[in-house]
Amino acid sequence: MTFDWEYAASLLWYAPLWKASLVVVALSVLAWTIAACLGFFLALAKLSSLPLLKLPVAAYVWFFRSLPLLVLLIFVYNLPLVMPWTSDYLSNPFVAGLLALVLSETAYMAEIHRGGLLSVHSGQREAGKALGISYFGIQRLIVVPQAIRISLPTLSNQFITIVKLTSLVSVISLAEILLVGQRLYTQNFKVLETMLMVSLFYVLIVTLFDNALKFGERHLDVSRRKTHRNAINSEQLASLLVHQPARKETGQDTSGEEHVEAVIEARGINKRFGEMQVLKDVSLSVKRGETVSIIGPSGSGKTTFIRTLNGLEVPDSGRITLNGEVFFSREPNEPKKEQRLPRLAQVEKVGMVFQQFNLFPHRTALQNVLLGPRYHRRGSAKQLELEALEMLDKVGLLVHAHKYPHQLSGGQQQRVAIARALAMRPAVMLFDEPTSALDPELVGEVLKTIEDLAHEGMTLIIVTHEMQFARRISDKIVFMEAGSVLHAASPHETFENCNEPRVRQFLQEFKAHEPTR
Ligand SMILES: Nc1ncnc2c1ncn2[C@@H]1O[C@H](COP(=O)(O)OP(=O)(O)OP(=O)(O)O)[C@@H](O)[C@H]1O
Repeated sequence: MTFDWEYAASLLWYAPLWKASLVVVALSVLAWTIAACLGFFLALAKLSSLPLLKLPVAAYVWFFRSLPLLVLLIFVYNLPLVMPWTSDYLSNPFVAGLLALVLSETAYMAEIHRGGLLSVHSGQREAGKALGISYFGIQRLIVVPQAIRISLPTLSNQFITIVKLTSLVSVISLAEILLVGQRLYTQNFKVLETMLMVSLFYVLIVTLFDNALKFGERHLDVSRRKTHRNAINSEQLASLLVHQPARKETGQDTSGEEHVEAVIEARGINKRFGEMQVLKDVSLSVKRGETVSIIGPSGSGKTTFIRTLNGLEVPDSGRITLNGEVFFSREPNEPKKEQRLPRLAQVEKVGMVFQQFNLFPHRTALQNVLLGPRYHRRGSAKQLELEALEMLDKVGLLVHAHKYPHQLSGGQQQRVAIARALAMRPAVMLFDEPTSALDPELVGEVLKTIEDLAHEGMTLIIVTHEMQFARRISDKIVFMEAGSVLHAASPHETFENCNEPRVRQFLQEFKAHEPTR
């Protein structure tokens, strides 16, 4: 018996095979799209801290991943036997096949999305929170685009798996490629020739969609992007700004707040992580235009303290006011049942610059700066863009406006992060060790930017290990140790005249190592 090449080639023009290919494509695309969407919501639910959400999802994923698709297909197709009202839909093999595929694939997709969501660094969510963006806004604008980009290769791979799994739907008599082939070879016994062409049709579909999805992956991969748009220069920006209406200073002084001396005031802040009391009755008052540096040994609670000032950490007790308005308040013995989070509208007024920059990697420098003001609808699109460019100009990065974070140096990234916080027009700027993650040669440019802000009269609270810098620009130095404020005084009193032996010892140890900046 010889291989019948002529018969095999004739199947290329065999209309039922092309029709069956369309069925496979429709079934795969629908199953993949529906399962990818449902799986995303299941992944969010599984990552939630609410047992009522995560436990049923965990059970669903466990059950449908354990069940062979073939068993599920037969079960769904025969469901009308016990539930006759389903026969209107499930007696159609396409609908029954689609339902079985969606039920099974959603469980896999949920796990793929969960992996993608988990791989988005927590600093990304914190940067969104610090801009006063709501939970859903953070998901939509920051987490989901990054998670999808991470999980897209696995999602694409799952599409290929689905295309191949559609061949199982032949057991419920859906005229897909395999069933058409089977019908042919049971009549002519040319099994190998028919199966060769059946394989060819599958390979064709997979190749087509694989390339389309790879194109999508490449499109979403910002690391491959080049900066095509020309950046404008400072002169061009100045001429554009001339025609702009006067800016509304949203975060800073608002009418009626002139009398408030302290921009931000914290009283009796306590915070515990498990058994460890990290903040012990910490108080700090910062006046408008003041620069306060918080120094102290590692682990003394400096970062935790400034994170309470913009709601990234919720204190166990204490009171924080911002421009005279209560931002957070809880009495020491108040039960913790009720979750008391600072209001987003107030968080907006506190700018935060993180040690690790936390720029959004899928957005250009300009888009990073624009995100907060755009989200809060602080003006028209054109006006906001000009203001964002102005902020980038202020930190010396106007020419880099259309670059992605990975195309910038560490120092430049940190300056974009400063511009991003400034674009919200905050009443106070918090800096959490802004130069600790930088190479020594890049530290100077960031310190210079902060120093310029101090000279302009911006209210600043800086956690830093840069002693010379703190001494030069601060109005007040706060020394923290073991969760308490041990000393708070002017730089002169702190560096020249301090009576506190622990502070003197700490500064002496630093003097021996710190470079002059
Ligand atoms: N989320 C957390 N869960 C548990 N413990 C934490 C958490 N965050 C901080 N801590 C602990 O709280 C203490 C204070 O940490 P914090 O980061 O505020 O100190 P720091 O003074 O800023 O230190 P460094 O100068 O090294 O950054 C440390 O012992 C730290 O391990």
